[in-house]
Amino acid sequence: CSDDHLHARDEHDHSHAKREYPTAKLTPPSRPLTWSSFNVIHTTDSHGWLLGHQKTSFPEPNYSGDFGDFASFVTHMKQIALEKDVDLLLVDSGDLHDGTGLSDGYPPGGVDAHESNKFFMQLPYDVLAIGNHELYIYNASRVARLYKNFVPHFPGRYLSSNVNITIDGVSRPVGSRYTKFKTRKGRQITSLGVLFDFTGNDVNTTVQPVADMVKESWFAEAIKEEPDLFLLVGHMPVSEDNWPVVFNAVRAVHPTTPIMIFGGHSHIRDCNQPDGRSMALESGRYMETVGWMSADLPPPKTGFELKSSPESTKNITFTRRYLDPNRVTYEYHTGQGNYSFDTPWGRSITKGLEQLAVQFDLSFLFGTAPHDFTISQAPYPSNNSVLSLVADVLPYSLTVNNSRIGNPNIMITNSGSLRFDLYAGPFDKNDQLTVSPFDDSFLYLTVPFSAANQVLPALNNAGADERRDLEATLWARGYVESRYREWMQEMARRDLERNGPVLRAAGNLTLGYVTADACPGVGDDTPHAPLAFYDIPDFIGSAAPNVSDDTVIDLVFVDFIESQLIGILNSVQSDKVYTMADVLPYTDVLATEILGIYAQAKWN
Ligand SMILES: Nc1ccn([C@@H]2O[C@H](COP(=O)(O)O)[C@@H](O)[C@H]2O)c(=O)n1
Repeated sequence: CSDDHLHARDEHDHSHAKREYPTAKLTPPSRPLTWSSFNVIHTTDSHGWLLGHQKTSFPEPNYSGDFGDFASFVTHMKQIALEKDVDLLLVDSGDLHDGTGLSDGYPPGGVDAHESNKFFMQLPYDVLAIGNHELYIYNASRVARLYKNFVPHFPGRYLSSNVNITIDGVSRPVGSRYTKFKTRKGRQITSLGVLFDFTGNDVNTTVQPVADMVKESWFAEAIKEEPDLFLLVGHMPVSEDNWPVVFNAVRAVHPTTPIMIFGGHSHIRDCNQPDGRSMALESGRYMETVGWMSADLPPPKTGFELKSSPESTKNITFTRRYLDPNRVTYEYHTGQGNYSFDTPWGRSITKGLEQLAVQFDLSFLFGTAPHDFTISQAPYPSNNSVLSLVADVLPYSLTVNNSRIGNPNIMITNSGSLRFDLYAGPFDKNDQLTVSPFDDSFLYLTVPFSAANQVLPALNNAGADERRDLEATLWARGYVESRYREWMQEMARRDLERNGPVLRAAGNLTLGYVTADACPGVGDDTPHAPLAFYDIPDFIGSAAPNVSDDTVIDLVFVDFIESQLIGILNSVQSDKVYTMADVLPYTDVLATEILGIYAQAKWN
């Protein structure tokens, strides 16, 4: 991209009002996309990251494109598809909530992601699937709002094959169970929208296990007629989950019909090919990845084809690519320059997002972070670990104006509640919500120190069987961080094996994702060197007080882990069987507020 030098903006400009240009010189993509007769752009797990990643430390600038830039990209790509006379679809695999100030920074009385979803509604999505974050318990009205406002905007195309909502006492699909439609080129598509076996959903919603869903009569009816393509979209990882159940159910009826799967949830870049006429793609998280899949599909069926012509059984050529969403990527693949790239529509989306940031006061400054605190790029415990920071933050922020301040305590939270790194420099309301977006509350039990002190190690080191049970429970509630961490760990390990640091210096590569998946060729659109990786525990806690074993202390914990914690507490001692009835609220301060309270006191 010859005008890279244009892609610099004032790094000291802190407001959320100006972010048209990436913050640093970005590496352009390595090669053009492969267009085929059928092409799809895929987003997933966007979690409110619609203003792009705005920090200057790499890899953040790789993901600096905002949703307005993405809208302009989609417009240009649609035009290219027209010129090439091929199909191009846009699909999303869910999780629009929980992640940034745009989704979670709403004023009192608001509903999570209600405003940010309006920008999503402006994109021409062909199919969208529901995610687990659309269904969490703690904000019951969010799914009802989605049902009322968001779903009708995509008539028939918002899919929730196995997810129902109860409205006026009647249980019905949140969106549609499936959809059938024709593409511009006349291809007949049958599409499903599947959620993994999630159990952490609101009482007024139901999630049917995937294995039961494929036995439903509506499912048999939906897949009976052979389309040109089964487009299976869903919030479910493409590896190690239940896609094979859906795939096999379709294959049992249609042994050779092309199938595309677009998954999500584990936040990784991943791809596999279940057979020679299918491909499954997962496109990362937080608008750090835009996925691309193309397939050399035959022309639409006319009805006069021979049942088993060579054309209908031979392997299909698929390609996939993981794009870094930034303007350099977008301009490269659309053949646009920095001055021709923006469309009026894209600009208006960017402007609307900036106005929302102002309306939500997302630049409200709590303090200045002295250095970067990361989730897994620094060892835990260490000065640069955001987990260590939170272990210090909890006893400060939860005891401000709290009459229990005098009681000794241990405070525990799940590391998965920390969703993003905390970067050096201005720490504002948006940063607070990117790091800790869940409005979880804190509870406590009074417990003898000898027992309370065993809970954190027991949560982290439960024996193999207990651990398996715990992980199964956590997975069903949406816990997926271990999958992402394993992926990052593997990336760093491969890099070390290949003498990465030396190669990195020689190749002048910027930091970013380096994907190895099970599909042919290289998936990453832009080459990078991987980030350093250190493993972290699933649970973290504040320093134990210096008291005798029989001192009764406050065992404080985040409500999201209530049942696991009580189970573990009952396993480490036998003097008392603790139940939820023993649990009391500890403070009004929510998990979304702890970092701001600390920063205002310590980083000003
Ligand atoms: N109230 C909540 C809800 C979720 N979490 C954490 O998020 C994880 C699930 O998020 P995905 O994007 O991976 O679906 C879950 O495992 C928890 O770690 C939370 O802390 N509080």
